[in-house]
Amino acid sequence: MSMYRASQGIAQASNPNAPAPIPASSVISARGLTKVFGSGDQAVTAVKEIQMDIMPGEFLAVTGRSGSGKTTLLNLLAGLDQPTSGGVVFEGRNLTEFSESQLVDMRRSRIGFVFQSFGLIPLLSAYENVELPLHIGGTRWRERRQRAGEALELVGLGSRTGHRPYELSGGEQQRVAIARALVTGPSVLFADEPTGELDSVTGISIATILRDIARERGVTVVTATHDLALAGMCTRRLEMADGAFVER
Ligand SMILES: Nc1ncnc2c1ncn2[C@@H]1O[C@H](COP(=O)(O)OP(=O)(O)OP(=O)(O)O)[C@@H](O)[C@H]1O
Repeated sequence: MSMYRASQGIAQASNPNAPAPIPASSVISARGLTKVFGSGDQAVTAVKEIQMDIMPGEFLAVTGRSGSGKTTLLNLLAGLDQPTSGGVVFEGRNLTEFSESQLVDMRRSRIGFVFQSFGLIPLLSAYENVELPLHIGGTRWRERRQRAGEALELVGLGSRTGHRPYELSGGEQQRVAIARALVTGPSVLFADEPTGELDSVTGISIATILRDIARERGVTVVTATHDLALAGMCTRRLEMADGAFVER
């Protein structure tokens, strides 16, 4: 499929079926984004012809019932999964044109991911979990220490950094996971049900951290959630049903 930058809007004016131009300032845009799992009778269209533009510093909630396509959409936007048709433009570059190693580089440096189940490594301390992405990326020890320390401070975990995950509460573990996702300095943080395993009070504290990361640090935060308190704190909410956005 073809993608149009804002400067090419003229192409759209002459062809009403052309995809809408992509705003020059968008951090992520999708046009005609579609994902079908399986084939024949078994085919499931998890994401259907999605068009969206996400602007820098947005705190965006994608809501919808179980099975509506939220996780699939996040995975496509993050380049973790390949669309069946359509495409994603990330920071001005079409992901379908990326090689596998370029995708790995992009995911390592430009994107952070936070999951419902935290995903920390049990044998590593909070600090070691956070510095791991820098270790993998070959960052030197002194810089690793500084950046991991800053990321842990940012999520309010300046102390307790020597503790292992099982010695931390669920909320603290999710803070460690957020610090780990931010330590490489990504432009976008994806959070898939980040409060799903937390009580409501702890969930609000995690939602507040995510909001502040977007508001104060300009990181774009995209979350898929069932949590109405979290969705209510977002700057924009899009609801999905059967793989597409619906009016609320
Ligand atoms: N790898 C897969 N293979 C086959 N079908 C899949 C796969 N992943 C997702 N699906 C299907 O795609 C649809 C959308 O799933 P998805 O996980 O994106 O929904 P969701 O809104 O995130 O759900 P939940 O809120 O329960 O996490 C569902 O019908 C699901 O069964």
